[in-house]
Amino acid sequence: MTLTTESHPAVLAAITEGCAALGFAMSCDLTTGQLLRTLAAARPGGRILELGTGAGTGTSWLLSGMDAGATLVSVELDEAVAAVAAEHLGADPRLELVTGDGAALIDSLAPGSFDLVFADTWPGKFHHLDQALALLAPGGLYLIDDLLPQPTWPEDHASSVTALVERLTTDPLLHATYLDCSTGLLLATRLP
Ligand SMILES: C[S@@+](CC[C@H](N)C(=O)[O-])C[C@H]1O[C@@H](n2cnc3c(N)ncnc32)[C@H](O)[C@@H]1O
Repeated sequence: MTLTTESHPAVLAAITEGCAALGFAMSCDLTTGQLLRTLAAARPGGRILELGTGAGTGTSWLLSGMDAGATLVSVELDEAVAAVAAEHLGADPRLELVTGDGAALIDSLAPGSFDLVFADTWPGKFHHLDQALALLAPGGLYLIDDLLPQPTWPEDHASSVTALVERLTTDPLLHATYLDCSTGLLLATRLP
């Protein structure tokens, strides 16, 4: 299926150029981006958290789905890639970009205060998972990508991914669905 240019976030091409200039190849793909937009649009006035901004590709998809009352906090450790996101998205008043460790941000946030979390880095996936899940309000959504094997994975990473999927799909506080598409997605919702 082909998407028209107009259906992408307007700023995506510039962000993609910024990624190429930096050699940054960890941005989310088109399917995940579209899903992020859909999920954000399903939460009018929603409070959204992205763990791992990267250069802002996923952030731009989230913003393109959000209404005027929704807000997004996104955190990135690497200052160089964070600068690309800040350059292209930083003027959006709905967005708070944090440069720093996602684990510290998770620890600083109030439990139950987010309607959608896109966990796309180590904290919120492979550590600080319980703390990040506790940030979800009842009915809140938790999306993870990059669950399918990739050539860049460290040697022991596959077992960590298996444990993560097992943990999320057996949590009695969640309904979780593994989606065998894109880079391997898992979407969970926190039960009331
Ligand atoms: C998969 S990329 C994020 C891609 C982005 N969400 C997107 O959709 O385009 C993961 C990012 O997490 C960042 N990162 C690594 N460790 C981190 C940490 N402890 N806290 C915050 N960000 C971190 C990396 O620098 C990298 O940019």
